[in-house]
Amino acid sequence: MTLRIYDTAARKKRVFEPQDAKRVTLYVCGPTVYNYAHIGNARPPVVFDVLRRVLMARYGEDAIVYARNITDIEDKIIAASVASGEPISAITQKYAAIYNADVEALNVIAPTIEPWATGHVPEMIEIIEKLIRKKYAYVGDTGVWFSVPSMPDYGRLSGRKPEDNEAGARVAVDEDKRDPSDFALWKFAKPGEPEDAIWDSPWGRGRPGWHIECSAMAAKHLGRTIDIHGGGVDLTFPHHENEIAQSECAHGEELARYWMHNGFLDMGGEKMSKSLGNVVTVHDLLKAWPGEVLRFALLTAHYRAQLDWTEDLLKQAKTTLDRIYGALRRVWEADGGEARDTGVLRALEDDLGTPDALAELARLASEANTAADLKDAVAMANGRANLLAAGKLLGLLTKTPKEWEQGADTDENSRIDAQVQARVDARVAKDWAEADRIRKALAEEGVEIMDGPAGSTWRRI
Ligand SMILES: Nc1ncnc2c1ncn2[C@@H]1O[C@H](COP(=O)(O)OP(=O)(O)OP(=O)(O)O)[C@@H](O)[C@H]1O
Ligand SMILES: [Zn+2]
Repeated sequence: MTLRIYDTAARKKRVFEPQDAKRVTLYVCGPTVYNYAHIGNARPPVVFDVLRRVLMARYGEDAIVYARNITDIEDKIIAASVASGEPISAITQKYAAIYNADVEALNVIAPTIEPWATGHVPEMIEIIEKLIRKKYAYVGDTGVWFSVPSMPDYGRLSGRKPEDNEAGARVAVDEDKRDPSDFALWKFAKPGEPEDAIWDSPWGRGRPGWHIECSAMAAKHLGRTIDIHGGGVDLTFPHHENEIAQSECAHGEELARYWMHNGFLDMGGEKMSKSLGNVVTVHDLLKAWPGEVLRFALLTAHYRAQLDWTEDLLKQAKTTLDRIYGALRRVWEADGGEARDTGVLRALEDDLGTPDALAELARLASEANTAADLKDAVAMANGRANLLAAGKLLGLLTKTPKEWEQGADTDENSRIDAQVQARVDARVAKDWAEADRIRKALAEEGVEIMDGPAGSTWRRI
């Protein structure tokens, strides 16, 4: 099977061919770290984690070099530091750690490289110098600007006109620009700005613009031309368009061979976003739901489609995962099976078709259940292997069925195990009243006993 992905730049699905099958490079724009991430912000790391897993399956785990940056200098971070009186690094370290813990709870594998913008200011200055030298950029009164009219094919990724840049929220509208569509590469420090937001440069003290951060980090860690560049669809314009302008005008080489963008996660009919205030943080969701349920819910829609975030979506994701883990429990002891080529990889290789892949996963669970009903040892072992292989590709089924159903092993669990055994003993002794009493007592504390051919077990509900 070939891997086909929808390339935003080509506006169609293309067969994916890396430059070098031994070193496949992927860059995804990471978070601006100044507060808790909402579940919409978690969609890119989860979607591109699935892509990474598919690439790992094709090219080998060590062949994938995945960079996801941390934007730790930006106007919003400075504003947060001024408002709270905390140093910038205290804010960024705190929220980067929370972000990484949040996405790890969603079974996202840590990126190979996590560059922080503030660690790459010399590289940014170098690119800006090159752009000035080649006359793609100029020094103004408030900063250094990229001259958009100097690049004839500006806008080819998004198909948007340079004039649209004027409305870009992240683009300052300043008097000293030669053209309204020009964007900032370097911003001179203004009086009163915190010292930890200021760097020296050949043009004056200040800080880099947001777009140049990614151009510098991608080139330094992955090379001038990367295989796949990804991010949320709102980054297509102006962020990615501006990354292309900076990198390609400076280097004279194509920045990325494939561009992938995830659609929005909506809540209440609108894009979940901090500015609208319709957000629910990953941090809060994790207090109520296992991370795997959040991940499953995120993958129910195709990554390019919009996804409505509702309580119902979460409940359905939980129920489906319970059923799949239940099937896995029934075949768990039958190890040594062989995974066959299921439809999961095939669905994912068609532009990350996660809805079809999840449907196939549910089908594999039914198959495992049938094998368990028939007590067919070989089919049970293969059923287990198929479920685990599919789970690995999707980043699901990372717990043992026991961990999923009972939680971490505690004294509490040993007490429940003992109660379940006492009920088994009561039933053997035909003491139905006692057996029933134990079942009801456990049910009252949210524990359901499950009787099966292999004996009795339990789960928290
Ligand atoms: N509702 C959403 N659905 C999907 N992706 C989103 C959503 N909101 C933000 N993103 C993505 O999250 C990533 C992190 O972006 P960033 O930290 O800059 O947040 P943001 O865009 O400022 O969020 P907000 O729009 O809430 O202010 C980006 O790739 C962005 O495209
Ligand atoms: Zn970026």
